[in-house]
Amino acid sequence: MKELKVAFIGAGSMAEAMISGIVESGTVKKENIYVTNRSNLNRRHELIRKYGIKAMHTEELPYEEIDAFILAMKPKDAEKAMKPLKEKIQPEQTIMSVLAGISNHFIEACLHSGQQVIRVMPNTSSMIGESATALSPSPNVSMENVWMAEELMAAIGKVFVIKESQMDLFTGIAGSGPAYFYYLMESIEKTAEENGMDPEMARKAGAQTILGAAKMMMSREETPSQLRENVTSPNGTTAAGLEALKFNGGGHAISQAILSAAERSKEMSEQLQEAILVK
Ligand SMILES: NC(=O)C1=CN([C@@H]2O[C@H](COP(=O)(O)OP(=O)(O)OC[C@H]3O[C@@H](n4cnc5c(N)ncnc54)[C@H](O)[C@@H]3O)[C@@H](O)[C@H]2O)C=CC1
Ligand SMILES: O=C(O)[C@@H]1CCC=N1
Repeated sequence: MKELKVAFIGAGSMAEAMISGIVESGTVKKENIYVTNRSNLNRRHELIRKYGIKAMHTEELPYEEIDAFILAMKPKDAEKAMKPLKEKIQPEQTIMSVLAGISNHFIEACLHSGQQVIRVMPNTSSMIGESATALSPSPNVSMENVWMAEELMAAIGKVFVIKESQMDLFTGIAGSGPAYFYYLMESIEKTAEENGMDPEMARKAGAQTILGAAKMMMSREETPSQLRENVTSPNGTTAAGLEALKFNGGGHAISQAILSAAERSKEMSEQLQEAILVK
């Protein structure tokens, strides 16, 4: 695994989060990690300096040496990025795509017949090895390549192998999910500040509370409902807080956030599918 050569096409925030997690874990040698973009030279220098990896213009990549390419551009740029890629790769080379709403079928259609394509949905907590990452291989992908992808993604957090039909929902829960918690924290800080508490302190206390609750859910046998009940004394403070949360649509808001993100992911796939049919 250490000898594996991995190339990120696209040098944005998701590529950096994954590179950081992989380099930190030592799963792949940093000199075997490549990242490319089309024009931003400063960004390439920044990534070389921070992680000791190789960064270059997309055309300069040693394509034949790469075992796994990770597509990490915006979904709108995918088709344009794959045209030159097709000419430079072989069907046996693995393509992992982190692009929201872009199906394995679409990627295969843009590349070679029989291309080894694996759809992946990480999140930005990859940066510290704490992503919740879904992985969904195309049916023709070899077991060796699925294992390779699982091992590589394990470097950035927990891995879940799922059916591609569940990818939109997984994106709504875990791909976009960190943003919901950051938004929650923004509300915590704002409330603390408006009521005279130091927002820095509120951030630390709030983050520790989220971390503690997450660790409880991952290490204890109790369900989230049981854990919630354990916090809630009859007629106490938590009961009052939860009542306000329910009255103000807290549960419904979370459910709607997940479903709207999933719907957007599905819509993005459909729009691309239509664009292919029009051509
Ligand atoms: N940001 C997030 O939390 C997550 C993002 N994703 C997916 O990751 C992908 C990238 O997202 P971000 O990093 O946030 O975007 P970003 O805009 O920060 O980065 C995109 C990068 O791709 C580069 N690029 C565009 N076309 C290219 C081409 N033809 N060849 C090489 N490089 C090219 C751009 O220069 C830029 O460096 C998206 O498809 C998104 O759906 C998936 C999971 C989570
Ligand atoms: O907002 C987006 O489209 C990307 C995909 C999941 C998280 N960020």
